[in-house]
Amino acid sequence: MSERTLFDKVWDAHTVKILPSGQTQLFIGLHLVHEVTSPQAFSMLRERGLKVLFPDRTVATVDHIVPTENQARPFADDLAEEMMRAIENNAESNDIRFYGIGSGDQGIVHVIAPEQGLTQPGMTIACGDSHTSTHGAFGAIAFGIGTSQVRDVLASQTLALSKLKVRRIEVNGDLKPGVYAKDVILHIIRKLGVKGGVGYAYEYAGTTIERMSMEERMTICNMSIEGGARCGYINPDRITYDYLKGRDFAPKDHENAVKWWESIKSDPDAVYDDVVVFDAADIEPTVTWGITPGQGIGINEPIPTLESLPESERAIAKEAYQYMKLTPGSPIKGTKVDVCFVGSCTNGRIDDLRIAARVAKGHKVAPNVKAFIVPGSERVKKQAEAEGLDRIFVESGFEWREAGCSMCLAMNPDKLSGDQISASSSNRNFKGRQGSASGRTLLMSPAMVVAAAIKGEVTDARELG
Ligand SMILES: CC(C)[C@H](C(=O)O)[C@@H](O)C(=O)O
Ligand code: SF4
Repeated sequence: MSERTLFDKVWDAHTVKILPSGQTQLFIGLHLVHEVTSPQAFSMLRERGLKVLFPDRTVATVDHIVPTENQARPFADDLAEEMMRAIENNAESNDIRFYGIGSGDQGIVHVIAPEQGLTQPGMTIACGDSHTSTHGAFGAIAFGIGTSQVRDVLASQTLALSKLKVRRIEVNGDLKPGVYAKDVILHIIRKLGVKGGVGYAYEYAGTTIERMSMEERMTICNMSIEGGARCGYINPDRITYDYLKGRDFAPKDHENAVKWWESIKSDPDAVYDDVVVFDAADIEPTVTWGITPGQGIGINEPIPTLESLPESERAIAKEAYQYMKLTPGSPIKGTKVDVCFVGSCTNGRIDDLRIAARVAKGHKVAPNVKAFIVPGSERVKKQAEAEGLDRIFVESGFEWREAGCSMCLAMNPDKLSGDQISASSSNRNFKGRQGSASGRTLLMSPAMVVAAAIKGEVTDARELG
């Protein structure tokens, strides 16, 4: 067989058996665990007298509830403290490697696994978290799962899953200056819709993607789930292998590993269920105006009017106009912002912070804007400080915080209040997402978030000077 996709090859290599239901029992190479979706799963395991089957394939950290300012224990929030204790105890009693606060390796689960070389091509990865699709950037098949599936993986290292169709999404050509991976994925989701990927794995390809760094590829794959796809991946190549070489958990015999990694790439004549092609030149710095990640527009476009939208998008647009209190037909540029947040598993890596610092340098955050930068992991924080990025941020008036999910979903003290508007480098703009029932989120790239912080309003970062 020479016409298989990476998805087919990895799926077949991990198939234990076909279940009577028709689903596949799939072996999971790496199970990532965080504090929010694991406590109940561990309890269910205990109730049945079971232990974690493969502790060596299980790695735990804390990210969602971690305060990014005052990390003293016990946490001020009792529920957060309880979750923290639960994961500490569960990790210890099951011999699971656990990266706690101050370990030097703690951080957002989707940031730490790649940076330690745990995420590798050809793997199956699962985590009780929807943005597990991030790991597909390495040519892994990575699924977000629910708590009962977390239990299943802890107990059996397998999952019952239905096979997906594969859509190849090609992006070709040069991106315009000031257009980043975040803009590419916001553009793709805008065009294909937030449900367009249901039933699919997304394979991202084309010259634009091939030229991207691992960090940019992670930004793309991270948001596959926001486009409805169950997972997203990019075929591994020299950029992937170079990134992995020498990392803590990467194979010691690099050359041999590369041979295996090369063999799992999609065949040149692989057959896809669907193919979509985009031209990089059509992509603008993109900002969301609504309440789904698909409601994005180029920085110089007006907020769409109802009449300009296809029938199928009108109901959600009406809901968005009402919630966002923005005027259809008026420009998004110039929209006043209250809070600016750079961070999250989409855009909280070292490259993102380098870009943010480059834009911030020599400027000051506008009065009345609260702006803060949250590194995705303790390692990212350390690296940023070694490069002096923290000083650039602080001199410009940004707060420099500890690692965690922070205001991406505000299960910690970082929250919007009232109907504040945030410019955010995260991945979800759902109603109430950032901690206030009427808080409003505009998704954009880190460069655009920093530009918004400086001007106090949505700005084209390229015009900042
Ligand atoms: C808390 C967790 C289960 C959730 C997820 O699954 O994605 C969170 O990470 C999010 O981004 O909404
Ligand atoms: S950073 Fe945001 S999207 Fe990522 S895991 Fe944390 S809460 Fe979820």
